[in-house]
Amino acid sequence: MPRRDSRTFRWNDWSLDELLAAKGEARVSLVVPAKDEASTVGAMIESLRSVLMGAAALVDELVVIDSDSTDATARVAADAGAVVHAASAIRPELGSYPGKGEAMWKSQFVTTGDLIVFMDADLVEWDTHFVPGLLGPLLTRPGIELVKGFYRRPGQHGLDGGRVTELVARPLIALDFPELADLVQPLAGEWAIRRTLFESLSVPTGYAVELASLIDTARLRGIQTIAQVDLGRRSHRHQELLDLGVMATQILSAVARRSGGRDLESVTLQQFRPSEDAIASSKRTVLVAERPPAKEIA
Ligand SMILES: O=c1ccn([C@@H]2O[C@H](COP(=O)(O)OP(=O)(O)O)[C@@H](O)[C@H]2O)c(=O)[nH]1
Ligand SMILES: O=C(O)[C@@H](COP(=O)(O)O)O[C@H]1O[C@H](CO)[C@@H](O)[C@H](O)[C@H]1O
Repeated sequence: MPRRDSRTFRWNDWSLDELLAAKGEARVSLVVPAKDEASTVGAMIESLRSVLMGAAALVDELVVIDSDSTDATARVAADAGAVVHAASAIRPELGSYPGKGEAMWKSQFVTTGDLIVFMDADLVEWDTHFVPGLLGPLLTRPGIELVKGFYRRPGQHGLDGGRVTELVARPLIALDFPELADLVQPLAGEWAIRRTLFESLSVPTGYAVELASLIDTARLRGIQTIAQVDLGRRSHRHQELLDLGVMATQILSAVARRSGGRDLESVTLQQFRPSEDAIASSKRTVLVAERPPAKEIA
């Protein structure tokens, strides 16, 4: 467990009443980026709405950004009460990239919250307290600008979830960004940020959005503006290993860009799928483009 320093908290360090009192006039947007999550997004939206948007209106708007899902994600989310936008339909004049980061970057143009909370849409073990937990430091400590969730993550052999975290993100942090080393889950998809900060950040269009926002926030505002909250346990739908190769490529590209490397649009990733009698090779184009700070967009 990380030492209980001044920027590591637990979700129940605040009561809902304390947070509602601290919220005052501040507006909170809860943004859920989703691609092909029809099996989980409906239950999540229903729970979040009923607990956080009823009388105790900690959340002012609940928005799902759909990344051209091929399943019923958009309808299921809308039926559950979310406002749903197709990422590609937001500010179409700005073009459209696939990717989680693209959905999160575009969410800025269709939300109004002073505080933005992000949650993944594929959670199977989670709870609504994730949201007040993430908001706690932002509502009670003016010096905090970004809050990361952390949790125990059931994986294939116990609490060993987070393959890209352990094999890519943590080694990169150790090598180039030791100031981030105390963050237990640097890639957590549950996090919250002040809009005035997020709109100042360049946003990778793919899966590098989480690590890039930490690196850039530490540089722009100082490590002391980043906090983390123990949210308990969280498990999600796991991608296949080769698909995490795409995620790792995007994360490595974003870090290279921040370490003086090339600003690439895409990288060709060659992978192999062995079978008994052959080893099939496949090349996939991995997009590593980034979006400029939203505040620079007219
Ligand atoms: O192009 C994409 C890819 C992913 N996601 C969402 O981003 C979150 C995290 O993605 P994923 O579950 O694929 O990553 P993992 O949790 O396996 O790291 C999920 O809510 C996805 O539906 C998205 O909105 N657009
Ligand atoms: O932490 C990780 O290594 C990856 C993959 O997790 P698993 O190996 O499937 O448990 O999951 C995280 O990383 C993504 C990229 O930042 C985030 O989008 C996900 O929300 C987060 O679950």
